[in-house]
Amino acid sequence: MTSTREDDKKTIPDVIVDKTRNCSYQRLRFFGKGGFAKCYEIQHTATKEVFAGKIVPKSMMTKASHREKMAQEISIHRSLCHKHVVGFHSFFEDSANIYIVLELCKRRSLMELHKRRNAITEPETRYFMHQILEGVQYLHSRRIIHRDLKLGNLFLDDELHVKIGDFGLASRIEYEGERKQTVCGTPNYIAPEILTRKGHSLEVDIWSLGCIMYTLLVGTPPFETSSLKDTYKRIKECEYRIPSTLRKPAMEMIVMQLQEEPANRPSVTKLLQHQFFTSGIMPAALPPSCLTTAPRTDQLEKL
Ligand SMILES: CC[C@@H]1C(=O)N(C)c2cncnc2N1C1CCCC1
Repeated sequence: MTSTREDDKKTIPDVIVDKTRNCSYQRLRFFGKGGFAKCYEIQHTATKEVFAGKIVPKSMMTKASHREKMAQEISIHRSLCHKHVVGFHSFFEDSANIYIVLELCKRRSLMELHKRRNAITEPETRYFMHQILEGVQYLHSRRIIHRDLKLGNLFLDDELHVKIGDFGLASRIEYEGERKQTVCGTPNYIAPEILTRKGHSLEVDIWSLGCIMYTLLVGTPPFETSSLKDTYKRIKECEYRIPSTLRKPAMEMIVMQLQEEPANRPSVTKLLQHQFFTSGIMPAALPPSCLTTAPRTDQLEKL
């Protein structure tokens, strides 16, 4: 069902033309907004292949800082190629918009799964965390900090494979030992060293991974409060609680990732070797039913 959004009819055409590559796309389903962008399913006219189109009106790119951030996102994302990173197909512009053509993730993201399921099972968490860690291992091996790892940026394709996306806050480490001073934007699972401006690096992604693993297993984020100020206070004090219902390997792995001191957090490679992944069932695949209902215990054995 294509959107009947009148305002889009003016600025975003039904047929999007990429003049440089001499090809066009049919604008299909509206997916939603992502920052300045309006996101649509788009279909390549010649090959019929479908993609996710991120469309940013140039009228939104008024400040040089916005253009530079967009250029940085494109520069980093287009340099990546990994099974657990959202595929970057192409980007182009016309008089009205900038278009980014990305891999289509039909099952949306872990955010939608979390909203539907709340806490998921340990085997499901092993399945998702292992893929997320492999994707982050690839980013870190290329000296890239994602800086905004969160459920909404962990997309799912038709086979429920995880694809890390949205490099809007990502940054490259230019030299060995570099500590970044600022982030332009507000990461969701923000690490304490960013809040206290102590300088930060790859370890901020490990902190976010700890928040993601906690949220998947417990059903709520570790530092959530009713106000952002209080949440930031608890992050800076590293104040969180792990329910005793969690089994030991999962609890230990979360505690390792949520170390206040960045140097005390393990690398992604270390996390991939953690006993959590061998202390129970690691499903080779998950059925689409996992998006809506918990697998029954006896079914778990089969997972
Ligand atoms: C196109 C933006 C974003 C995205 O980055 N990908 C890869 C994606 C891929 N497939 C579906 N949706 C995607 N999204 C959604 C659209 C609305 C909010 C985030």
